[in-house]
Amino acid sequence: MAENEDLSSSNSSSSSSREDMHFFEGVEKLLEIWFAPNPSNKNADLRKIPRPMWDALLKTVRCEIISFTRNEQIDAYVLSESSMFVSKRRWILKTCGSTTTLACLEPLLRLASEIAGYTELEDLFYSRKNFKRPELQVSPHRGFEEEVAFLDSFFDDGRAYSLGAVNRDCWHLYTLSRGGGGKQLLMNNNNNVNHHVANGTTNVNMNLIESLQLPDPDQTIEILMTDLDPQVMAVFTKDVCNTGLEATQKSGIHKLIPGMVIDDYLFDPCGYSMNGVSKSGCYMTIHITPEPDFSYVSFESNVASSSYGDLITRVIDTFQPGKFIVTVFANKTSPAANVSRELEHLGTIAQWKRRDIQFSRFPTYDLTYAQYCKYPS
Ligand SMILES: C[S@+](CC[C@H](N)C(=O)[O-])C[C@H]1O[C@@H](n2cnc3c(N)ncnc32)[C@H](O)[C@@H]1O
Repeated sequence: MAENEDLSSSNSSSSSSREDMHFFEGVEKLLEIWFAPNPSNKNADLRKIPRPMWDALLKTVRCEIISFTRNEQIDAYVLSESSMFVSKRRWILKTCGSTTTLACLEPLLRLASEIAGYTELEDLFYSRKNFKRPELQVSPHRGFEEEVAFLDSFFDDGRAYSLGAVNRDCWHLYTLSRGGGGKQLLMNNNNNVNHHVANGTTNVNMNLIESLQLPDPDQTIEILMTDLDPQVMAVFTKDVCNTGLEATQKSGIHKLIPGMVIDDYLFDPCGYSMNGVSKSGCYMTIHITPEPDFSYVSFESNVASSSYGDLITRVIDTFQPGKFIVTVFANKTSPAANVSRELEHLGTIAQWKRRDIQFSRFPTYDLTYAQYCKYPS
């Protein structure tokens, strides 16, 4: 499939007339990798990878670390272009602009094996919204086809999907969705059975130890917003705020998910990034490109919930987008396992009307994609 992206803004005559105009691609490329537990190395841990090695890896992506926070569960890095989160066996890299996210795949797999002690991937998710100006991206990100071919050169079982209207707002996903890992539950309590048979009592120890592989609960919600209210966006400029903290509090970002320790950064003259981490290992991350001609805000979290309606409402009330995409991934053991039904019933959220909804079932995750526009628009 050819890269349609935002066709209205990618034709060559309009792009050449805009060559000199300031532009920043807020839309991120998001790569999430789960490594399979290593039975011969219980101490395997991605957080063993030292800082200079992350610095070198991020050079291949064309970004750098500008701030860092950690707790017992997760290391969270704010980058010059978005964020990186490192947990024991999950790694997340989210980068915007013209960064080359996938260029770090080979060095990452090498560091995971040589330093962290992981040799096998359990799952991989690479996703992004359509770019506003795809012609400004560099290889291997010059189109979803090129990204898929690049990933296919690493994996022989990857699958690529495009959800939404591919000639308008849409969202691309490449995944392995292999599953596995998690806790092994031994179901042996009821399997020592006394069988009473007609010719006497035979104590048959059936010794059936069934083992059932259940994954650890996991879920991710992303809300990708465009055409934002300029008055709200002004908060994320140095004209209005001096620091990240001031912008976090003035905008109400600190109230979106309670209990998060926030690491925030306000760029000069504008732009904002934050990571939040909780003691339980949850994260949230928000990135803001406030320039009126190409405003963009992304919100992402793995906070568990059986209902995301209130969180979505708080996020869109805070940022006032003209349009937004919401995606929810949830595996079978997640409290969010039935969120697809909730989103199906959310035809309107306050002043936002749903234009698209799609459901996908993968071997280990269910995915819901929905797109909303403010009305009247
Ligand atoms: C890195 S931030 C957040 C990016 C994020 N992916 C988003 O959601 O838009 C990007 C915003 O910061 C501004 N900015 C200012 N200085 C920057 C820098 N040195 N690197 C990247 N962005 C910078 C950009 O113009 C843009 O408005």
